[in-house]
Amino acid sequence: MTPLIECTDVTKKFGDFTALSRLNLTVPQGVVYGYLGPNGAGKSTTIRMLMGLSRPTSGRVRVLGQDPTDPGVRGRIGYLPGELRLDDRLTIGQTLASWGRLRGLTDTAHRDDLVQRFGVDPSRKVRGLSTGNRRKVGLVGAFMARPELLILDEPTNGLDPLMQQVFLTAVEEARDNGQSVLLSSHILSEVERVADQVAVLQGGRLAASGPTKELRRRAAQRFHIAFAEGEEVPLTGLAALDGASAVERRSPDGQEVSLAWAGSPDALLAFLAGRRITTLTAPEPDLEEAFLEYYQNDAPAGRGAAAEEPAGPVRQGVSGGS
Ligand SMILES: Nc1ncnc2c1ncn2[C@@H]1O[C@H](COP(=O)(O)OP(=O)(O)OP(=O)(O)O)[C@@H](O)[C@H]1O
Repeated sequence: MTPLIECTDVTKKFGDFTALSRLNLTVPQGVVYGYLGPNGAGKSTTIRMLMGLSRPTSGRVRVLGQDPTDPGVRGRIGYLPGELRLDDRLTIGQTLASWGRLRGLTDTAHRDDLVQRFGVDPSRKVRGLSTGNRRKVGLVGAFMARPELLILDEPTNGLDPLMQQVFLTAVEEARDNGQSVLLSSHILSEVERVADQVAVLQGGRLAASGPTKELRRRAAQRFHIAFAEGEEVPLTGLAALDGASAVERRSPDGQEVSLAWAGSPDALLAFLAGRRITTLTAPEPDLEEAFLEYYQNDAPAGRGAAAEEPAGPVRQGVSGGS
């Protein structure tokens, strides 16, 4: 089966600056694909090439089996750009109607259902809408024609938690309906619930890619441990554990410790057994911490080595040894 999205050795330069370096990315049919990376990693640059809005400096991009600049390809994709431009003179209803006409949308029941679920008011003028409300209009527009492929650039940006849930449900329904979705984000937890696969981009290079569960399993975690009053805080012992790094005290009384942990926490739990602990929490690590730290652990030479190795993505797939 032809992949819906295929980037082969794609490099994108802006003058002397390399925004993407030899990117290889394959999105098969029927999956939700999370495209993760911190600000400036190159996500929007990739997405604009997938939409045929810019061309790679070198390499090959195929979307729905075609060159994305071929006529007809764009009309088959539900696209939410990172920065959505709307005609301020129109109402939301007029905006959606004009997009519908462009796509030849005749069945408006799904659109009306989305309008209701995302809580947008069709009679409201686009002028003055908040970032989140603009995003919601864009999402209704992207989903309403049930396109075979959705490409969504930072879709949850500006959405409150309730709307994030509405959005994630819409993504799940789209997948159940056989549609495929690529969505970018800089927050792992936002895409984790829905993404079957993820790719993590850093500095224009692929740092990791593979099934979400597998990446999650291998990602570094952060633990906060609060030791009971009077209990000795075993800072040195914790730091000596294989898997621990960045061990530090984090409370004024010194009883609470924070550490980063790579791999299964079994050894940490065994070490803590028998000590008096009041709380043990694992906050959401940011992307840098979750993926780049383990990448650095994997490759002792660190990111510098990756920079000197321009022959391909830093790391393709996560299942090949640790
Ligand atoms: N037209 C352009 N001219 C010059 N540099 C650009 C251009 N577009 C993007 N860049 C640069 O390329 C890099 C990648 O940008 P991109 O917008 O793709 O990142 P991103 O991962 O989408 O980040 P964000 O989450 O901040 O949108 C950045 O350093 C950005 O400044």
